[in-house]
Amino acid sequence: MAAQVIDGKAFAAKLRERVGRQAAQFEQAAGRKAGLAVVLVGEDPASQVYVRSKHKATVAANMESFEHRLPADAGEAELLALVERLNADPAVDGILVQLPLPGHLDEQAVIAAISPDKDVDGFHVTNAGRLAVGQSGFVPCTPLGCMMLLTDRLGDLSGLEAVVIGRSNIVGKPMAQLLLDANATVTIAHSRTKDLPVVVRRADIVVAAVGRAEMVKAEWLKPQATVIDVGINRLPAEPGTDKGRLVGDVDYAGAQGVAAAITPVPGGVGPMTIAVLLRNTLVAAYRNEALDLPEGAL
Ligand SMILES: Nc1nc(=O)c2c([nH]1)NC[C@@H]1CN(c3ccc(C(=O)N[C@@H](CCC(=O)O)C(=O)O)cc3)C=[N+]21
Repeated sequence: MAAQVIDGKAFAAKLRERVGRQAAQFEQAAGRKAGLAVVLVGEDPASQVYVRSKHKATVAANMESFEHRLPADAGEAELLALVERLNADPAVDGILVQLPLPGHLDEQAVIAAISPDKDVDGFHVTNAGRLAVGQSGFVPCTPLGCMMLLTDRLGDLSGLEAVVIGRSNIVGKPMAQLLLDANATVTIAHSRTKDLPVVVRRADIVVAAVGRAEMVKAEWLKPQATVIDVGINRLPAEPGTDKGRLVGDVDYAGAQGVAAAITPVPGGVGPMTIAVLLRNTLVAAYRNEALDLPEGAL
């Protein structure tokens, strides 16, 4: 039987709609809209596409979007000064500096400059630390979106075997912590893991976040596993076409014959990332105004 497709795009649309309604309530209560500032340095085409779709989604969810573009050769002092201004601006609830930054800029220094209470990406060490010790803070959007899909599908994750492939600060590590908080038994695997197929084979839940096209094979999966594919890889263009296909980190076609459920690429985890960003921004806005979040989980 073919695996069920986990429709992240539809789930994300519902979440954005809910956030939009609650953002309208926020505006009523606070007398202003919740605001998200996005900073883009340079002209990377993929980053420009992401920033544009974040802007559209923000406005559609009844929030204010502030876009700041700096030239590719902007200095670190200039970028840090902008972040400081946004930290101090009461109309800005969330700040996102689009990554990757051009090579001459120190990403860690820039993330460290963002006020942890406006760090809706959840990348600041303060928020990483809060997640690690179980305090409330901002959780990175992609892993939080993955958790929403998993709990929607499986309910209680207690005692399930979860294998996270990838150990980045942005996805792998926070993903593992969220699964652990949900009482899963968690293994973090990575490029140096010995016998990766055997490790993956014990997983009831596989989260693939390595950034290697179709690396996880169908034969590695435990029958009826739930597979969350975080990878977004563009294959080389076929002759006569200008763009290659987007694929995940999992051999999707093969996995469909083994897994119980799997997220597609595109249309799986990607859309959740932006929806959770809006959710985090609204949470930041309520906190910044010291207002209670309305009933009904976001
Ligand atoms: N500070 C920062 N925060 C980020 O959250 C951040 C970032 N920098 N830099 C780049 C990555 C990437 N990212 C994605 C968001 C949405 C989709 C998404 O919606 N993808 C769609 C469309 C894919 C397509 O057609 O290109 C999908 O998977 O269906 C993908 C990737 C956020 N990022």
